[in-house]
Amino acid sequence: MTQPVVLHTVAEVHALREQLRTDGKTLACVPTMGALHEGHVALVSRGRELADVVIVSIFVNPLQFGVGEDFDRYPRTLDADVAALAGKAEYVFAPDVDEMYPDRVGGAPVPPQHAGPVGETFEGVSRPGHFDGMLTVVARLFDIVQPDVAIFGQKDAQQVFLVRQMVQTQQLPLQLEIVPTIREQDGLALSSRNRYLSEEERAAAVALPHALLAAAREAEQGGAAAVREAGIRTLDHYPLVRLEYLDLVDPTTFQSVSDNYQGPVTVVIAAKVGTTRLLDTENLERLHA
Ligand SMILES: Nc1ncnc2c1ncn2[C@@H]1O[C@H](COP(=O)(O)OP(=O)(O)OP(=O)(O)O)[C@@H](O)[C@H]1O
Ligand SMILES: CC(C)(CO)[C@@H](O)C(=O)[O-]
Ligand code: BAL
Repeated sequence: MTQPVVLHTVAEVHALREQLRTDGKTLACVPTMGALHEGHVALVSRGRELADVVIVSIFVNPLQFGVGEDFDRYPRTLDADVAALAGKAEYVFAPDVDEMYPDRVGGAPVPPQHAGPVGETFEGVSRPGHFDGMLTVVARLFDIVQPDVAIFGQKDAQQVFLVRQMVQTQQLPLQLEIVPTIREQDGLALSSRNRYLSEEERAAAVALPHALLAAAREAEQGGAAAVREAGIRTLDHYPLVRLEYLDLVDPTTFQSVSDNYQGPVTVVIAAKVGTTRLLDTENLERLHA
């Protein structure tokens, strides 16, 4: 199977974009930080359905990591990633930091993006500035790649909300496509950070999908408070897992819902298993009052 062509510079991507326009071909972009797994592959496959050509970006974005986070140890496996995309994507864009942020080497500044109040909740509490950094790199990528469609995973629900908000408020000319979470057999969401887990921690990490399942079961009859409580109580069975948050948000605002809320909710959970922070999420069709 043909391996994707790896582009390293903005100029190479611009040349590709021009060529595709001339050829009348559409382009799907899948932004990633690499260390690819089947979750990423699902995004790429969706891109293949929606556009003529797929480009996967692989860039560990320093702006979205805080002090003391895992920027330095984040897995960088470019060769394996390119091999994994053989026959699935035509291009990989793997820039270095100076290419993405040329101001660091005397070039033009990249406009910073601001996530606003939602960026300071949930993930933003543990990771201040994370979403500003994430949006800044996503906007930069969109500007470079000019995709017709960009594909993201539902697992990072707050990221999806904020990217959608940015696309809408700035009227960016692209379609956003969100792909459901791909899971291991026992329910754990695939994540590049799962590889940090010891055997014992990996077994305990199933607490996250179990909590979401308990919340979903409770939602068949209970209201928001009971659903939240059912999810949180599940974690009592997993002493290795330290909950950061489990909450129910209104998908249209990403605000916590009140106890008498009725309607669709997104359940969001983040927990530390050992030193590894994991996220998960589930959409529930409606809550009862
Ligand atoms: N299990 C999954 N199913 C579907 N999409 C996923 C899954 N995991 C990640 N993605 C999506 O892949 C894209 C790139 O994510 P990223 O490279 O950060 O991978 P990750 O596995 O989420 O890594 P991390 O462990 O750092 O959170 C994001 O849009 C993310 O939501
Ligand atoms: C969208 C993204 C690639 C931006 O760095 C990252 O936040 C991720 O991998 O989800
Ligand atoms: N998958 C979200 C990117 C991050 O954790 O920085």
